[in-house]
Amino acid sequence: MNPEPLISVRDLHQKIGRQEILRGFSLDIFKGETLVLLGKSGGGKSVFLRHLIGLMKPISGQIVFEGDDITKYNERELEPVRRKIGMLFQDGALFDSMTVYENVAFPLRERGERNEKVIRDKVHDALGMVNLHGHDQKMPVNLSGGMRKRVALARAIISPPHVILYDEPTAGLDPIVSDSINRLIRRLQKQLAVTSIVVTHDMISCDHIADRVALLNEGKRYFHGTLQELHGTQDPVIRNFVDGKSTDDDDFAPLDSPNEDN
Ligand SMILES: Nc1ncnc2c1ncn2[C@@H]1O[C@H](COP(=O)(O)OP(=O)(O)OP(=O)(O)O)[C@@H](O)[C@H]1O
Repeated sequence: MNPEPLISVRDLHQKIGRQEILRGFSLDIFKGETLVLLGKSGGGKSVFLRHLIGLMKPISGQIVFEGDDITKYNERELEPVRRKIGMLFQDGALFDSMTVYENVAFPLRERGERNEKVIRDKVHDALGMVNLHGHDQKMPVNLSGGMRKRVALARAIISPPHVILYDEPTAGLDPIVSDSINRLIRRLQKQLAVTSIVVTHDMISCDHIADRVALLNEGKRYFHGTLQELHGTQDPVIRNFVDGKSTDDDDFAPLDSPNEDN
């Protein structure tokens, strides 16, 4: 018998303007697993992540997190939920005017921690976990793309989260740096016993880190299974995605931001 899911997404619907982004998306995520979420560019994966931290409310549907439907929560009720979730944004979202140390310490100070020794020890531990000892006084502008991601990750785990959300953690990184980020995702899963949800287009990364994979297609869960099941299927939609093939529809898909004024 399956254990209770840590997060249960039930029949989520969302629209932006007239565009239906999620059309009854459902997904169970279990404690301690790394779930990789695949899907076409512009398909709604980042929008879905924003629902998980309460930055967007669905039109209908539920997100049950540790037994409670968080879609009904107000900002105050969401605060303790957000503390349990570390988010690695696509661009890292570091504060460029702050040192690495201050970036990583930021969530602690935000939550009212004033004891400098506690802050120093936690920042030290978090930077150690992402192999960034000795870089704490650098400014983000002086870091490589991979290092920026690792700083953002240190900030996301400064108070050990129950869940880490990764939005395209290897995008824009070379294969070697991507590999180090993949290893880090795996290592954190083990060290922190954390549940991870990773949005990516990177199939190498997916094969490296996934315990389970879901494919979001046309607003719905098209596939949910193990890597073995993903690679074993002959379903053409999944195969095109896994093998990186475009379809005629993709060639003629409307551009994201058509310049209608011209
Ligand atoms: N704030 C917003 N305002 C208007 N449209 C938005 C907004 N955020 C997302 N969208 C639209 O919602 C759709 C889904 O976007 P989303 O970023 O979730 O896709 P994605 O699957 O994460 O894509 P990618 O893999 O390219 O990052 C897109 O068509 C996007 O243009």
